[in-house]
Amino acid sequence: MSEDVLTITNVSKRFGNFQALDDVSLTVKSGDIYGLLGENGAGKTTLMRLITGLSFLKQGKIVLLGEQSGHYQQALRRTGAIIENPTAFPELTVNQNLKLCAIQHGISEPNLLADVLDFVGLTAKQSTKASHLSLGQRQRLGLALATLPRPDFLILDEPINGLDPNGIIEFRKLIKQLNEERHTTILISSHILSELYQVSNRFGILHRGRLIKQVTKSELDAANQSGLEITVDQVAVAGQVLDHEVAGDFEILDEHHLIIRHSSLSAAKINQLLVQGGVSVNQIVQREGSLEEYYTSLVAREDQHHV
Ligand SMILES: Nc1ncnc2c1ncn2[C@@H]1O[C@H](COP(=O)(O)OP(=O)(O)OP(=O)(O)O)[C@@H](O)[C@H]1O
Repeated sequence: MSEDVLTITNVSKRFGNFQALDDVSLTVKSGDIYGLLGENGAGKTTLMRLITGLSFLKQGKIVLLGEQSGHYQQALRRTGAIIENPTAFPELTVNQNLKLCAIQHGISEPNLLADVLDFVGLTAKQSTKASHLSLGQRQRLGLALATLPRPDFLILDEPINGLDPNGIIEFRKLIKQLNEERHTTILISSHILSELYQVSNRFGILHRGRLIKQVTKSELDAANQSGLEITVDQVAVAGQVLDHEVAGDFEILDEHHLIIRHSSLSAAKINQLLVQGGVSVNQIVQREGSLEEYYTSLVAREDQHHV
Protein backbone atom coordinates (compact mmCIF):
# COMPACT_ATOMS: atom_id res chain seq x y z
CA MET A 1 0.00 0.00 0.00
CA SER A 2 2.93 2.43 0.30
CA GLU A 3 3.56 2.56 -3.46
CA ASP A 4 4.35 6.09 -4.66
CA VAL A 5 1.48 7.58 -6.62
CA LEU A 6 3.30 10.80 -7.44
CA THR A 7 6.97 11.64 -7.30
CA ILE A 8 8.11 15.15 -8.06
CA THR A 9 11.86 15.64 -8.29
CA ASN A 10 13.66 19.00 -8.57
CA VAL A 11 10.85 20.69 -10.44
CA SER A 12 11.26 24.37 -11.29
CA LYS A 13 9.07 26.66 -13.35
CA ARG A 14 9.68 30.20 -14.56
CA PHE A 15 7.25 32.64 -16.10
CA GLY A 16 9.57 35.10 -17.83
CA ASN A 17 11.85 36.34 -15.06
CA PHE A 18 9.54 35.14 -12.32
CA GLN A 19 10.50 31.92 -10.52
CA ALA A 20 7.10 30.38 -9.73
CA LEU A 21 8.54 27.02 -8.56
CA ASP A 22 12.06 26.51 -7.35
CA ASP A 23 13.51 23.00 -7.11
CA VAL A 24 10.43 21.34 -5.64
CA SER A 25 10.59 17.66 -4.68
CA LEU A 26 7.77 15.77 -3.00
CA THR A 27 6.19 12.34 -2.87
CA VAL A 28 2.55 11.33 -2.53
CA LYS A 29 2.12 7.73 -1.43
CA SER A 30 -0.79 5.42 -2.12
CA GLY A 31 -3.55 6.05 0.42
CA ASP A 32 -2.38 9.56 1.32
CA ILE A 33 -4.50 12.62 1.60
CA TYR A 34 -1.59 14.94 0.94
CA GLY A 35 -2.26 18.56 1.91
CA LEU A 36 -0.38 21.11 -0.16
CA LEU A 37 -0.33 24.31 1.82
CA GLY A 38 0.73 27.75 0.67
CA GLU A 39 -0.42 31.35 0.68
CA ASN A 40 -1.78 33.06 -2.47
CA GLY A 41 0.80 32.89 -5.23
CA ALA A 42 2.93 30.21 -3.50
CA GLY A 43 2.82 28.01 -6.61
CA LYS A 44 0.20 25.37 -5.75
CA THR A 45 -1.82 25.70 -8.95
CA THR A 46 1.33 25.92 -11.04
CA LEU A 47 2.52 22.62 -9.56
CA MET A 48 -0.85 20.93 -10.12
CA ARG A 49 -0.95 22.14 -13.73
CA LEU A 50 2.49 20.64 -14.30
CA ILE A 51 1.45 17.33 -12.75
CA THR A 52 -1.60 17.02 -14.99
CA GLY A 53 0.20 18.17 -18.15
CA LEU A 54 -1.87 21.40 -18.41
CA SER A 55 1.45 23.19 -18.32
CA PHE A 56 4.69 22.10 -19.93
CA LEU A 57 7.44 20.71 -17.69
CA LYS A 58 10.90 21.87 -18.70
CA GLN A 59 12.91 21.48 -15.49
CA GLY A 60 12.77 18.47 -13.20
CA LYS A 61 10.93 15.18 -13.29
CA ILE A 62 7.36 14.12 -12.48
CA VAL A 63 6.31 10.48 -12.25
CA LEU A 64 2.54 9.97 -11.96
CA LEU A 65 1.21 6.45 -11.33
CA GLY A 66 4.42 4.98 -12.69
CA GLU A 67 4.55 7.09 -15.87
CA GLN A 68 6.82 10.02 -16.58
CA SER A 69 5.22 13.35 -17.54
CA GLY A 70 5.37 13.94 -21.28
CA HIS A 71 4.85 10.18 -21.71
CA TYR A 72 1.58 9.62 -19.87
CA GLN A 73 -0.50 6.76 -21.27
CA GLN A 74 -2.80 5.52 -18.51
CA ALA A 75 -1.79 7.95 -15.76
CA LEU A 76 -4.20 10.77 -16.66
CA ARG A 77 -7.08 8.35 -17.15
CA ARG A 78 -6.49 7.12 -13.62
CA THR A 79 -6.35 10.69 -12.27
CA GLY A 80 -9.25 13.06 -11.59
CA ALA A 81 -8.54 16.75 -11.17
CA ILE A 82 -10.31 19.94 -10.27
CA ILE A 83 -7.84 22.72 -10.92
CA GLU A 84 -8.83 26.36 -10.57
CA ASN A 85 -12.51 26.03 -11.54
CA PRO A 86 -14.65 22.90 -11.73
CA THR A 87 -15.07 22.11 -15.39
CA ALA A 88 -18.82 21.68 -15.92
CA PHE A 89 -20.61 22.95 -19.04
CA PRO A 90 -22.73 25.84 -17.70
CA GLU A 91 -25.66 25.39 -20.09
CA LEU A 92 -26.03 21.65 -19.43
CA THR A 93 -27.91 20.27 -16.45
CA VAL A 94 -26.14 18.35 -13.71
CA ASN A 95 -27.34 15.09 -15.22
CA GLN A 96 -26.33 16.05 -18.76
CA ASN A 97 -22.87 17.02 -17.55
CA LEU A 98 -22.48 13.65 -15.86
CA LYS A 99 -23.77 11.76 -18.91
CA LEU A 100 -21.30 13.59 -21.13
CA CYS A 101 -18.49 12.77 -18.73
CA ALA A 102 -19.62 9.10 -18.71
CA ILE A 103 -19.52 9.00 -22.53
CA GLN A 104 -16.07 10.59 -22.59
CA HIS A 105 -14.79 7.94 -20.20
CA GLY A 106 -16.64 5.01 -21.77
CA ILE A 107 -18.73 4.46 -18.64
CA SER A 108 -21.92 2.57 -19.44
CA GLU A 109 -23.36 1.55 -16.04
CA PRO A 110 -26.32 3.93 -15.42
CA ASN A 111 -26.19 3.15 -11.68
CA LEU A 112 -22.85 4.85 -11.39
CA LEU A 113 -24.40 8.22 -12.28
CA ALA A 114 -27.08 7.89 -9.64
CA ASP A 115 -24.46 6.70 -7.14
CA VAL A 116 -22.18 9.63 -7.73
CA LEU A 117 -25.08 12.12 -7.53
CA ASP A 118 -26.12 10.60 -4.26
CA PHE A 119 -22.54 10.57 -3.02
CA VAL A 120 -22.06 14.32 -3.58
CA GLY A 121 -25.60 15.18 -2.44
CA LEU A 122 -26.86 16.57 -5.77
CA THR A 123 -29.70 14.14 -6.54
CA ALA A 124 -32.31 16.86 -6.02
CA LYS A 125 -30.45 19.17 -8.40
CA GLN A 126 -29.93 16.74 -11.27
CA SER A 127 -32.20 18.69 -13.65
CA THR A 128 -30.70 22.08 -12.78
CA LYS A 129 -28.37 23.83 -15.22
CA ALA A 130 -24.79 23.99 -13.93
CA SER A 131 -24.87 27.78 -14.29
CA HIS A 132 -27.81 27.92 -11.87
CA LEU A 133 -26.02 26.06 -9.09
CA SER A 134 -24.62 27.81 -6.03
CA LEU A 135 -20.84 27.90 -5.61
CA GLY A 136 -20.90 24.99 -3.14
CA GLN A 137 -23.13 22.96 -5.46
CA ARG A 138 -20.78 23.68 -8.37
CA GLN A 139 -17.90 22.38 -6.25
CA ARG A 140 -19.90 19.22 -5.61
CA LEU A 141 -20.63 18.83 -9.31
CA GLY A 142 -16.91 19.26 -9.99
CA LEU A 143 -16.20 16.50 -7.48
CA ALA A 144 -18.87 14.29 -9.08
CA LEU A 145 -17.32 14.78 -12.53
CA ALA A 146 -13.81 14.15 -11.24
CA THR A 147 -14.80 11.00 -9.34
CA LEU A 148 -17.27 9.44 -11.81
CA PRO A 149 -14.48 7.53 -13.62
CA ARG A 150 -13.38 6.16 -10.20
CA PRO A 151 -9.87 7.60 -10.35
CA ASP A 152 -7.05 6.13 -8.28
CA PHE A 153 -5.70 9.61 -7.70
CA LEU A 154 -7.60 12.86 -7.24
CA ILE A 155 -6.09 16.35 -7.44
CA LEU A 156 -8.14 19.12 -5.84
CA ASP A 157 -6.99 22.72 -6.08
CA GLU A 158 -8.49 24.81 -3.25
CA PRO A 159 -11.80 22.88 -3.31
CA ILE A 160 -12.95 24.46 -0.07
CA ASN A 161 -12.65 28.05 -1.34
CA GLY A 162 -15.92 29.91 -1.08
CA LEU A 163 -17.82 27.18 0.80
CA ASP A 164 -19.88 28.06 3.86
CA PRO A 165 -19.01 26.33 7.17
CA ASN A 166 -21.51 23.51 6.62
CA GLY A 167 -20.32 23.09 3.06
CA ILE A 168 -16.75 22.80 4.33
CA ILE A 169 -17.70 20.10 6.83
CA GLU A 170 -19.60 18.11 4.20
CA PHE A 171 -16.87 18.49 1.61
CA ARG A 172 -14.32 17.20 4.10
CA LYS A 173 -16.56 14.22 4.81
CA LEU A 174 -16.77 13.44 1.09
CA ILE A 175 -13.00 13.65 0.71
CA LYS A 176 -12.43 11.34 3.67
CA GLN A 177 -15.06 8.91 2.39
CA LEU A 178 -13.42 8.81 -1.05
CA ASN A 179 -10.12 8.05 0.60
CA GLU A 180 -11.32 5.51 3.15
CA GLU A 181 -14.08 3.72 1.23
CA ARG A 182 -12.87 3.97 -2.35
CA HIS A 183 -9.15 4.04 -1.53
CA THR A 184 -8.59 7.15 -3.62
CA THR A 185 -5.26 8.85 -3.02
CA ILE A 186 -5.78 12.61 -2.86
CA LEU A 187 -3.63 15.72 -3.32
CA ILE A 188 -5.51 18.74 -1.99
CA SER A 189 -4.36 22.35 -1.77
CA SER A 190 -5.40 25.18 0.49
CA HIS A 191 -3.98 28.33 1.97
CA ILE A 192 -5.39 27.49 5.40
CA LEU A 193 -3.49 24.90 7.43
CA SER A 194 -6.33 24.27 9.89
CA GLU A 195 -8.58 23.22 6.97
CA LEU A 196 -6.03 20.80 5.56
CA TYR A 197 -5.25 19.50 9.05
CA GLN A 198 -8.76 18.07 9.35
CA VAL A 199 -8.38 15.79 6.34
CA SER A 200 -4.73 15.26 5.47
CA ASN A 201 -2.27 12.71 6.82
CA ARG A 202 0.77 14.38 5.22
CA PHE A 203 1.55 17.98 4.41
CA GLY A 204 3.84 19.87 2.07
CA ILE A 205 4.32 23.56 2.68
CA LEU A 206 5.05 25.71 -0.37
CA HIS A 207 6.33 29.21 0.15
CA ARG A 208 7.29 31.50 -2.70
CA GLY A 209 7.72 28.54 -5.00
CA ARG A 210 9.87 26.50 -2.62
CA LEU A 211 8.77 23.43 -0.67
CA ILE A 212 9.95 24.49 2.77
CA LYS A 213 8.62 21.52 4.73
CA GLN A 214 7.09 18.07 4.35
CA VAL A 215 5.58 16.65 7.54
CA THR A 216 3.29 13.85 8.59
CA LYS A 217 0.31 14.63 10.77
CA SER A 218 2.00 13.10 13.82
CA GLU A 219 5.16 15.14 13.22
CA LEU A 220 2.98 18.21 12.92
CA ASP A 221 1.23 17.36 16.18
CA ALA A 222 4.57 16.91 17.91
CA ALA A 223 5.93 20.18 16.54
CA ASN A 224 2.74 22.04 17.18
CA GLN A 225 3.22 22.55 20.88
CA SER A 226 3.84 25.77 22.65
CA GLY A 227 7.35 26.62 23.75
CA LEU A 228 10.16 29.14 23.68
CA GLU A 229 11.59 29.48 20.21
CA ILE A 230 15.17 30.73 20.32
CA THR A 231 17.19 32.15 17.44
CA VAL A 232 20.94 31.70 17.87
CA ASP A 233 24.15 31.88 15.85
CA GLN A 234 25.34 28.35 16.67
CA VAL A 235 22.53 25.92 17.24
CA ALA A 236 24.80 22.95 18.01
CA VAL A 237 26.59 24.79 20.82
CA ALA A 238 23.25 26.06 22.13
CA GLY A 239 22.03 22.46 22.14
CA GLN A 240 25.01 21.38 24.24
CA VAL A 241 24.44 24.20 26.75
CA LEU A 242 20.75 23.35 27.05
CA ASP A 243 21.46 19.63 27.34
CA HIS A 244 23.72 20.40 30.22
CA GLU A 245 21.69 23.08 31.98
CA VAL A 246 17.99 22.71 31.30
CA ALA A 247 15.79 20.07 32.76
CA GLY A 248 13.29 19.87 29.90
CA ASP A 249 12.66 19.00 26.27
CA PHE A 250 14.04 20.97 23.41
CA GLU A 251 14.24 20.37 19.71
CA ILE A 252 16.60 21.79 17.11
CA LEU A 253 14.44 23.16 14.29
CA ASP A 254 17.15 24.20 11.84
CA GLU A 255 20.66 25.66 11.84
CA HIS A 256 19.58 28.81 13.73
CA HIS A 257 16.46 27.88 15.64
CA LEU A 258 15.48 25.61 18.47
CA ILE A 259 12.40 25.32 20.63
CA ILE A 260 12.23 24.51 24.32
CA ARG A 261 8.91 22.87 25.03
CA HIS A 262 9.03 22.39 28.78
CA SER A 263 11.41 23.99 31.19
CA SER A 264 11.28 25.29 34.72
CA LEU A 265 13.72 28.06 33.78
CA SER A 266 12.63 31.54 32.72
CA ALA A 267 13.43 32.96 29.28
CA ALA A 268 15.83 35.42 30.94
CA LYS A 269 17.69 32.60 32.71
CA ILE A 270 17.92 30.55 29.52
CA ASN A 271 19.24 33.61 27.68
CA GLN A 272 21.86 34.11 30.39
CA LEU A 273 22.98 30.47 30.29
CA LEU A 274 23.31 30.52 26.50
CA VAL A 275 25.28 33.76 26.48
CA GLN A 276 27.59 32.41 29.21
CA GLY A 277 28.05 29.34 27.03
CA GLY A 278 29.34 31.52 24.18
CA VAL A 279 26.13 31.50 22.14
CA SER A 280 24.84 34.70 20.58
CA VAL A 281 21.06 34.88 21.14
CA ASN A 282 19.19 36.95 18.57
CA GLN A 283 15.63 36.37 19.69
CA ILE A 284 13.48 34.47 22.17
CA VAL A 285 9.78 34.19 21.33
CA GLN A 286 6.99 32.41 23.18
CA ARG A 287 5.12 30.27 20.62
CA GLU A 288 1.52 29.43 21.41
CA GLY A 289 1.16 26.18 19.53
CA SER A 290 -1.74 26.77 17.19
CA LEU A 291 -1.53 25.39 13.67
CA GLU A 292 -1.46 28.89 12.26
CA GLU A 293 1.32 29.80 14.66
CA TYR A 294 3.31 26.77 13.48
CA TYR A 295 2.86 27.80 9.87
CA THR A 296 3.64 31.47 10.55
CA SER A 297 6.80 30.63 12.44
CA LEU A 298 7.95 28.23 9.70
CA VAL A 299 7.41 30.86 7.02
CA ALA A 300 9.05 33.58 9.15
CA ARG A 301 12.14 31.39 9.61
CA GLU A 302 12.28 30.71 5.88
CA ASP A 303 12.00 34.44 5.13
CA GLN A 304 14.85 35.18 7.58
CA HIS A 305 17.06 32.72 5.67
CA HIS A 306 16.31 34.41 2.36
CA VAL A 307 16.50 38.10 3.22
N1 LIG B 1 0.89 31.99 -16.84
C1 LIG B 1 1.52 32.75 -15.94
N2 LIG B 1 2.30 33.80 -16.31
C2 LIG B 1 2.95 34.54 -15.39
N3 LIG B 1 2.92 34.32 -14.06
C3 LIG B 1 2.17 33.31 -13.64
C4 LIG B 1 1.43 32.46 -14.54
N4 LIG B 1 0.78 31.53 -13.81
C5 LIG B 1 1.10 31.77 -12.52
N5 LIG B 1 1.92 32.83 -12.41
C6 LIG B 1 2.49 33.37 -11.16
O1 LIG B 1 3.09 32.30 -10.45
C7 LIG B 1 2.85 32.46 -9.04
C8 LIG B 1 2.23 31.20 -8.51
O2 LIG B 1 0.87 31.16 -8.97
P1 LIG B 1 -0.10 29.97 -8.57
O3 LIG B 1 -1.38 30.20 -9.26
O4 LIG B 1 0.59 28.69 -8.78
O5 LIG B 1 -0.24 30.23 -7.01
P2 LIG B 1 -1.19 29.49 -5.95
O6 LIG B 1 -0.31 28.98 -4.85
O7 LIG B 1 -2.06 28.52 -6.63
O8 LIG B 1 -2.01 30.73 -5.42
P3 LIG B 1 -3.58 30.90 -5.04
O9 LIG B 1 -3.74 30.37 -3.65
O10 LIG B 1 -3.72 32.39 -5.08
O11 LIG B 1 -4.38 30.19 -6.08
C9 LIG B 1 2.00 33.71 -8.88
O12 LIG B 1 2.83 34.79 -8.50
C10 LIG B 1 1.41 33.93 -10.25
O13 LIG B 1 1.21 35.31 -10.51
